[in-house]
Amino acid sequence: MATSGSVPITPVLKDELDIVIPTIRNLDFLEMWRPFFQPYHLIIVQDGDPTRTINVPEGFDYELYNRNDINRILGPKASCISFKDSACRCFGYMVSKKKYIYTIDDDCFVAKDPSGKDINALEQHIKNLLSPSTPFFFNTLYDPYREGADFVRGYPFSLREGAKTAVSHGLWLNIPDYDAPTQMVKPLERNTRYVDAVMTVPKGTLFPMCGMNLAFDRELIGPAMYFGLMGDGQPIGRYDDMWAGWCMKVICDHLSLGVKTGLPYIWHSKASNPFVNLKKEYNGIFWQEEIIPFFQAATLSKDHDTVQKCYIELAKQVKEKLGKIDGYFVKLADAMVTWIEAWDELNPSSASATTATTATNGPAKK
Ligand SMILES: O=c1ccn([C@@H]2O[C@H](COP(=O)(O)OP(=O)(O)O[C@H]3O[C@@H](CO)[C@H](O)[C@H]3O)[C@@H](O)[C@H]2O)c(=O)[nH]1
Ligand SMILES: [Mn+2]
Repeated sequence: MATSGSVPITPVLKDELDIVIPTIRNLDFLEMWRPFFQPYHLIIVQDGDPTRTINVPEGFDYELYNRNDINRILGPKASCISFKDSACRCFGYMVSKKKYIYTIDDDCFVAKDPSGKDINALEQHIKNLLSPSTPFFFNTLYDPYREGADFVRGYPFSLREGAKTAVSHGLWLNIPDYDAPTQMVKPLERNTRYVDAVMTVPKGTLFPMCGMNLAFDRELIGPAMYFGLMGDGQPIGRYDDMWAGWCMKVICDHLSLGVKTGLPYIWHSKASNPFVNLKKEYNGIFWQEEIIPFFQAATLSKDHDTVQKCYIELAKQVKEKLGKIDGYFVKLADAMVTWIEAWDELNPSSASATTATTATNGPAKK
């Protein structure tokens, strides 16, 4: 435990944040994260064969769920949780009772910044989440709330309080999160570029959300963080985080919440097999050319002031508009509704919350 002089420093949000890890491998990577993660509670979602024993390194406080646990807890609603895809991680978001979530893959390690110092990714995500976002007007000096930065000349003072931050999207050194075709063309490419910046993704702009190094405010946006129907028995895989990111961003824009991307970096160590990945991603590569225009055009009713209401409305639109592409989207739309039902069953207080999760400030709604 870190101390300042003789007084131990309590890690920030120690009792308000869960770390969610999906795994089909092992948890040896936690040894490297121990200095940063040990004070926090872990929620481990074991994918694949539930009879396998996953060893959790000594000294970590955790709960572990395998497929049998998911089926036991959710009953028939377990059908909305993917099997044999990292999408299973969203079960961890649902069972958590904390305000914040950090999710990280089991092949992600502590990276070093240009000075050679170990990066405490969790600490940076917490800073990102606890400071406002600027979705309504772009600040060219990046994060204005960062030490040593500010709003630049011409930035409207009426917008300088910013919006609540719902999501903090971190990046990766070494193996970049490329799709299979890009991985196949550039098998040896490594990301060595450390960009020292955090930016808000502007309102009205979508982005490809990667689940590898991601944190969010579960109370602000948790019900929108459904990672979809992927993997076993599904015609698509490895679009789990992308789907969640597109749904989440449309809802954040509607509720005037902010999404940041940039720091922190982690060191991504394993390149998954591009040929296996191509099979999983194949439909997604074609479908996304129609999915993205759908999300770009999606509008939500003005009176929909909670994430659940927005998400159910989005599910209806997915069924109507994307169901024409492939029957999969009809199934996915139904699973989106099942997810919200399961979420509200496990989180009754959030279900009854009728107050809007709108920002405290930002431009008046049109
Ligand atoms: O069937 C599975 C496969 C994997 N996992 C766990 O999920 C994460 C990510 O797995 P992996 O590192 O093999 O995949 P990447 O290609 O590096 O990851 C990118 O694709 C996204 C997956 O959709 C992921 O978020 C991106 O970073 C690991 O923890 C595996 O153990 C699983 O649970 N089930
Ligand atoms: Mn990986």
